[in-house]
Amino acid sequence: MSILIAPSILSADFSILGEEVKNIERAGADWIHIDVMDGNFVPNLTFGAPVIRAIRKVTTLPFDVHLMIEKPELSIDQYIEAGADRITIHAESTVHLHRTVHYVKEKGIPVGVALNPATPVASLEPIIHDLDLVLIMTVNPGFGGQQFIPYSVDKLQQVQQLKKSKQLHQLKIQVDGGINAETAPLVKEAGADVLVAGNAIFGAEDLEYSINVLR
Ligand SMILES: O=C(CO)[C@H](O)[C@H](O)COP(=O)(O)O
Ligand SMILES: [Fe+2]
Repeated sequence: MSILIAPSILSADFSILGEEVKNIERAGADWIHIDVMDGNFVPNLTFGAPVIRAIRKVTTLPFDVHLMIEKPELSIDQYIEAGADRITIHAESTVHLHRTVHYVKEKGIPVGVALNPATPVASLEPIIHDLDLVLIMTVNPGFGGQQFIPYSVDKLQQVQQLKKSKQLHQLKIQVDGGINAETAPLVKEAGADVLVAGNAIFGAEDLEYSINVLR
């Protein structure tokens, strides 16, 4: 699998969000990573379905929607209707993870499960064969621009082993948080297929160069 780069628009300039999305598409992004935060599951509030619907008009790139919200099962439909092409939910955000994963699958789009830094990889075991993507959070979710947590590399290796032992060839392993020119080689070596990056891309002078450096 070749490495995919998913810029997180959390680090974009919200006052010109449509332009930022177009620029990132021109610069060679593979997916647009959209961080939906509810101020409850994480201590920050970002955007919801109306903003996703608005930027849906300016790009054809896949929308990779990372839900950091309590009880995602209550509002998944609105993100899909707004234009999400894939949805990732946090294992810690619902007591009905299996049901919610299958709900997204029945809607016909790829589904991912995200793990916070303190959630063990073993918790994925009963469900990993149902997933299209596993997201290993490499920072505590809630904010852009945080420092990469080194133990994440061990967790990535554990997911990679699980993927191999269960022969889940199509499963994508994604990382999110503190990914930059220094940490990208570490996570790629440990098995990451999809790199999310906010500050390292939107904070750079040359978007295309910053994407190529990560890739
Ligand atoms: O999910 C997220 C935070 O919860 C963001 O996707 C992540 O923080 C990206 O930002 P950066 O690359 O600057 O760390
Ligand atoms: Fe994210």
